[in-house]
Amino acid sequence: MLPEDVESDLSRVLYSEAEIKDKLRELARQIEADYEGRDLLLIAVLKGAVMVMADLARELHRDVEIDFMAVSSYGASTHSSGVVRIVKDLDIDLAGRNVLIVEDIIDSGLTLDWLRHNLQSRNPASLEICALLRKPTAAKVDIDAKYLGFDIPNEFVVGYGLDYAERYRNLRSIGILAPHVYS
Ligand SMILES: O=P(O)(O)OC[C@H]1O[C@H](OP(=O)(O)OP(=O)(O)O)[C@H](O)[C@@H]1O
Ligand code: HPA
Ligand SMILES: [Mg+2]
Repeated sequence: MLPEDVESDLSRVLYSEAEIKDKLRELARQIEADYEGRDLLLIAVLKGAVMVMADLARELHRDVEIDFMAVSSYGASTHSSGVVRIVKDLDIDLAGRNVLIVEDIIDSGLTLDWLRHNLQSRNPASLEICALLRKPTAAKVDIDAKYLGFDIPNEFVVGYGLDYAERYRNLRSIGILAPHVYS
């Protein structure tokens, strides 16, 4: 159920709260199997990935460490500038660690392309990506995400952490933002 004051801002709902939860549970089972017997450090990119991080971490029936990094490339626009800026760096040293980047969306791929190179230079034992959403037809660079939730059409989506001008992040579902909101 969408809040009444948001309903007309979405042209359609793509994934409900229950569908998102089921998908994260499925990804968590794969991650548990792949990292059995190894330490695991989850790194989320603020702010969009907070919901995925909170829910995925709790779906994992094992001990993990978590850390956050804030990078920004979108601001109040619906298109990536490609310019990535570190707003907050990690607290934990990545050397020798099994690192899993947790992201909400791969759109152009520019954010994750930059992030993967940045984190790789800190010498982790392994580095993989988990992203809830991907827009295959929007890719400007190819991102190899080992754990992927849903492929979606090339439309601007909001909810479950994803914002437009900082709004809609707290929606429990994910929907396509109606063009009248931003045009
Ligand atoms: O694949 P890309 O085209 O680079 O887009 C994906 C990135 O854009 C969004 O972050 P944004 O920069 O809007 O910051 P936010 O997470 O604070 O909303 C999103 O959360 C991803 O991190
Ligand atoms: N919605 C919200 N934030 C985003 C998107 C999107 O479709 N793509 C990249 N950041
Ligand atoms: Mg954003």
